[in-house]
Amino acid sequence: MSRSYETNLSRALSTFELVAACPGEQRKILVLLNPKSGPGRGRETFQKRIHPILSEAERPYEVHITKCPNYAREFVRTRDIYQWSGLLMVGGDGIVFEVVNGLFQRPDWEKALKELPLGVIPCGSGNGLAKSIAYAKQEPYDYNPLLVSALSVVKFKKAQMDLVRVETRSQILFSFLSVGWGLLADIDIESERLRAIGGQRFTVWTIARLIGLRTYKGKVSYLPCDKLPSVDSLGNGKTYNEYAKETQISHSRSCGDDLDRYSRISESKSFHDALDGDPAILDGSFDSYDDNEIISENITLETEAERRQRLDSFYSATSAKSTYFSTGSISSYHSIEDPNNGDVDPENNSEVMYGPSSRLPALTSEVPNSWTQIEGEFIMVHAAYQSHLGQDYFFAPRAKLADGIIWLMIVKAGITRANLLQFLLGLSNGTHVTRSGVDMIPVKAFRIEPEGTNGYITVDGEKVDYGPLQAEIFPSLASVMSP
Ligand SMILES: Nc1ncnc2c1ncn2[C@@H]1O[C@H](COP(=O)(O)OP(=O)(O)OP(=O)(O)O)[C@@H](O)[C@H]1O
Repeated sequence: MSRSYETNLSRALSTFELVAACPGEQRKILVLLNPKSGPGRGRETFQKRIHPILSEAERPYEVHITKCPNYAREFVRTRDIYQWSGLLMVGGDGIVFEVVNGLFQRPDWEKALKELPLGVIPCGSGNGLAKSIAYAKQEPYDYNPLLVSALSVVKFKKAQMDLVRVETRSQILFSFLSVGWGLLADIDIESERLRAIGGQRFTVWTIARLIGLRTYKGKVSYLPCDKLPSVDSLGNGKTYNEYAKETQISHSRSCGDDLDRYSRISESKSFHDALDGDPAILDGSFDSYDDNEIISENITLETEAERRQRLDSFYSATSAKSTYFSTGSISSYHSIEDPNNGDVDPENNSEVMYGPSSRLPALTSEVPNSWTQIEGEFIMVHAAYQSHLGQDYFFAPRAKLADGIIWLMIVKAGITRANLLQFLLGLSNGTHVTRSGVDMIPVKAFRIEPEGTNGYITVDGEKVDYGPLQAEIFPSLASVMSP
């Protein structure tokens, strides 16, 4: 992590040469950009910092700006995604979560996950995945997160990543980062009101919650890992296919079977509302937005379908127009879905989740005897499968992208405030795991059963129903763009 910026830049430049010398993949990368991520500077950041790099490296892309929550999810669920070579999210972990779950709403989820690597340009307030990918590849992320992440897109190597299937009373979800109950989940959700201050919101709210500490009653059960791989071999997890063969994992279509015992999942209206909206918006104009000066200009250009010659300069700050025409191949912008483009099936049931079948008992049944059960009062229970839950949250120091392990952290009530403070301070460098009163257990699956109705449970930082939840890991199910 101590490599210099110069070294990094020279590597970046040699990467460009490498890519230019080996044209390889000609399909565009799909860029889904959330203009509301973090402090809301995603468009500007992409234009000024990422576009020049992709352009210089001759990586063609096509940008679609998300218009509302669930836009990205519906987009990947309904479009012919194989016209693109990969899915790049510009935003935080929330937009990645949408895309991952949108892919699992497709009957061809397995092909989609296999063929399309996921990438992320960190513009959110958390950015746990971007940091975890960089950490796994020993890239100096903290010095220049955007450059490191852009290099992953330029290099376009595929690294496998575990996913976790999460089941609540009303939903099936696929998670790439974490499940939380208690202190950290509370901080994640309650600090939303401070979104404008970016990543600092977590620090501010952590202090607030430490003062007003809460405890939660309930039961936590888990299936421990049989044996923990040695530190050296942790990165060499089995592929999903090997794992599936061994454990006879089958494809599942989840909706209407187990979940029908619970409430129905409501379809998001907002996406359809957007599509049904003002025709002026449908034709790609951004007039309804206050903050789209940067992109609107380029949409006009894109609809002209011009082809322009390669730019001579790396980046001309005075020419916002020219920066959007990349080398030889065109990079383009779209505000919303073009109804004539793609294979959207309006009859498709958006409530259906596909994916590998669960190997766990029903959420309403007892857990098997081989599981460990703990009943009592907790400060927090938090499961993570990536090293970082945010740029400054080195939560699971031994986690690898694809090791087939869920790291389950349990902090029971009774921990002293001094220890809890040390725990929270240690989150930034990973020393929190050594605190007394803190258990970090490698598991394959777990179940959380909270008592009462007040509290938050999060999956990848997103709030889900407060109630029983169980989760299991599927090794190497997805792939990410890596440097
Ligand atoms: N145009 C939009 N307007 C409002 N919300 C949006 C829009 N596009 C996407 N969203 C929602 O914004 C949420 C947060 O996005 P994202 O994760 O990109 O940023 P963040 O929350 O700041 O970062 P992090 O998740 O890392 O904390 C997503 O869950 C998504 O549903």
